[in-house]
Order: sequence, then C-alpha cells, then structure tokens
Amino acid sequence: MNEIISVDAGHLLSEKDGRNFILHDEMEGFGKKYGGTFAAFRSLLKEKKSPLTLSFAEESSIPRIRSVAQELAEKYENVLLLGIGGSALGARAVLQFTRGPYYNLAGQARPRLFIVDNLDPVLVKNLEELIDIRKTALVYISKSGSTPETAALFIHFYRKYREAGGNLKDIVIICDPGDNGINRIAKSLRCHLLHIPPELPGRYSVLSPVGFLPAELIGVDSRQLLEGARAVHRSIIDAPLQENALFILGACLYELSAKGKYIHVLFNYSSLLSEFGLWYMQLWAESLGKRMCLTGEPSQANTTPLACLGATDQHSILQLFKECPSDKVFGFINIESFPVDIALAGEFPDEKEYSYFTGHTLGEQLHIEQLSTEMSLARDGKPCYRITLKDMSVPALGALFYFYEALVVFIAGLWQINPYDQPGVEEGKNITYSLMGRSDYSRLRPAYESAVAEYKAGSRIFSIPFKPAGLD
Ligand SMILES: O=P(O)(O)OC[C@H]1O[C@](O)(CO)[C@@H](O)[C@@H]1O
Repeated sequence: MNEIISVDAGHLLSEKDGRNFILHDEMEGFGKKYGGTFAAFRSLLKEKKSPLTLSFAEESSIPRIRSVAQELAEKYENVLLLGIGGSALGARAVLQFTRGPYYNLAGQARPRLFIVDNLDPVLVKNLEELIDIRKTALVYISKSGSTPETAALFIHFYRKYREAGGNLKDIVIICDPGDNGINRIAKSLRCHLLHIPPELPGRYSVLSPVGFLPAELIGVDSRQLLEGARAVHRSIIDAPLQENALFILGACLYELSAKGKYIHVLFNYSSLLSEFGLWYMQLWAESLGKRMCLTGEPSQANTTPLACLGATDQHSILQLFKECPSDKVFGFINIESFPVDIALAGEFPDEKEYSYFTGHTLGEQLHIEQLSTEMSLARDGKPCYRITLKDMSVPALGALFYFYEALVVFIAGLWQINPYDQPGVEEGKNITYSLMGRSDYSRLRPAYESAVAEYKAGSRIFSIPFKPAGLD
C-alpha cells in the first residue's frame, strides 16, 4: 500500500443491526448532519487557525532543538526528562516506537533517555542508583511551570545535579513563554530555554519542542514526525466527505456513543505502541471528558478511552469485551509491515500443538491474531474499526499522532465542547497547592483542611493482620 495510514471503518457499519452498528442509510446522512461541523473544523485547519496547526510552524525551531540535543548527546551519558501528562507521554511514545523498549539497555545507546513522570520515591531512588548524576543532563518540561509533581522532581534533581558540580547552563527547560517562576529560573540559570506555543495545549504538544527534543536526543529526525502529520493534515483538507477517513470515523464514533458505545477501546497490535496508547488516553480523556458545552448547557459527551495491547491483552480483558455489556467500540491499530520478522523453525513435528507453526512468522501470527480478535468481536455485534500503519517509520508515528489529535477536535465540535481545556483537573491541583503550603493558595487552606478532616472521618477501615512467620 502507498498510504502512510489507512482506516477500515467497514465494521462499524451494518445492513440490519442498527442497535450496535451504524446502518448504511445512517451513514448516507452523515454529510447533511455533520458536514457543517466538519467544514468549520476543516477551514480552521486549512487557514492554520486551529491550535493543532501550530505544530507546523514549530518546524522552524528544529535546527536549534537539534543543536541542543547534539550538544547534550556529546557531553552526557544520560538525559533525565522530567514531565507529566502531555509533557511526558508523547516523548515516551516516540522513544518506544522508534527505538523500542530496551533502548537504554543497548550498549551503543547514547545518551540513554530516562523519562520520569511520577513522584514515587522508590522509582526516583532506583533511578539514582542506576545513573551517575555527573554524567546526566536535566530536561525539565512543564508547559504551565506550576505542575507540582514535575516541580518537585525538578527541585530534587536540580539539587543533586548542582551538588555534583553540573553545568547549570546545560539544563534544558521547556515551557510556555511568560513572566512566571519557570521562566525566571531558566533566565537566572542562563540555561537552554525552549518555548511551547501558548495556544498549543500540553496534550497536543508532542509535535513541538516537547516531543522534538527527546526525538532528536535519541537520533530521530523530528522533521519526519511533521512530515507524517502533514500528510494527514492534507488528506483531512483535500478528501471529499464520503472518502474522508477522519470525517467518517469521527461521525461514526459520535453516533455510536449515542447508541450506548461509551467506551472507546484502542487495541494496539505492537508492543512498541503501548506508550502511544497511554498518550491517546490522556488526549481523549482530557479533551472529551467535559461536563459543560461551549453554550453553557450540560454536555452530552459520554466517552471513556481505554488502551489495550494485542496480542497480550487477548489473554486478560478480551473475555469481558466479548461477553459483557455492549458498551464499547473497538479501534485496532495494526502495523502492515514490521521492519523485521522472525520465522519459526519446525520443532516438535509430532506434536499437533507445535507442528503447525512451521514456516510461519511472528509478524504473520500477530496479524492473524489481530484479525481473529477483531472478527470475533464484530461477528458478536461489537463495532470495530482498524487503522493500519504502513510501517514503523517516524512519519507513520507523526501521522498517527496528528490523526488522533484531529479526531478528538472534530468529535468535540460535534458535542460542542472545548477540547483544549481540562477544568476537572484543577480542584485536585488546588487542594494539593493549599495542603502543601503554596503561598498564593493559603487562603483556601483552612477550608481544604477541614474538608480533608471531614473526608477522613468518613473512612471505614477494615484491617487484615499479618504476623511474619517465626514471630509468634
Ligand atoms: O505541562 P504541564 O503544565 O506541567 O502540565 C502537565 C499536565 O497537567 C495537565 O494540565 C492536567 O493533567 C495536563 O493537561 C498536562 O498535560
């Protein structure tokens, strides 16, 4: 196939079963029902007025990002990337897809890239025991600069780095421009400072310095991510409605959620896409999980993302998918052509459970298992679509990122919700700031402290005693 990605939406449709699928007649009416919303969405893309298109302008920042990456790669054995959510998940997906899960273990990998996106003290200690901080560069990514988890990690590693005599100018900070703590710190350290376009929300920022720097650090040409994204961008703009993959899929998913298919499962058929699955979950959840419409009315948005890994999760969650309530729509991501394949030798020819593998390959088996899983769900009344990536190239990954970014923005338009904010995350952050003693939140602290006391008073704890053997 010549396409970079293709979408098979045929098994979201049915001739007769309009309860679980989209009827062919219903699809015929999509243009009339959703064409207006799509046209508005498409013209924002075309006129480069959509936040998504800010990524394309970021191409101009790549030469500088590349030179920072090369400088760090020459000087350091390790790079520690601190970020969370949109400031880490895209980098994780790029690292895993392009270099595989064992990149840091490969002797020739330089620099090794460690992405820390949690506060867990055990995780941090484990990492410290593994790396020599004197040979480690620090990259601190926080769009807002106020995310408490990443700020805490930066404080910790900055202290270690400074105590180890690290060159403060080599630190890289990536954030929004602005007059705030993170920008002042970057200026006072006189370190590398890369800015994210303010109108590009964090979960859409993988195609910006947030994803480009980690890509360049591991030797991936970040321009190629943009090349793939551009191919999708052009196809959204150029393809007529009835052949437009994004329009058809977006309209189907929207209609299916109205038919009770609330859970959007993304079943990725490559271990090198499991981090992409986590990136997708944040993108989908924070963009589409909205209580209110742009009009101020309660929203009808009712979708939950779930990422799974094929073939692995066929042996964990598939049973439930098959036999429990039909509240899901399934997206499969398949790789057409793996860069390598492994042929199975003819062992145990007298054993029927083993002899049939002879002459097959692991890639072939993965494809067969993907198809079997999809077919068994579709034949059981579960709507399925499949996205096939031509290969495991960098442009294919860029295309996939942009496709899902555009898909959520289009679907948000159908629900008339804002895909770019995340008001639901704020309360938890405010409680954390107050309880941790952030000065500009001290006013809220007494109220939150009494709310915490009240909450804890509601606990009902049932303990299970344990006496280690030999201590009786
Ligand atoms: O890049 P920042 O500002 O540190 O934010 C990290 C993440 O926190 C959130 O704001 C809330 O979860 C996400 O939208 C964002 O990706």
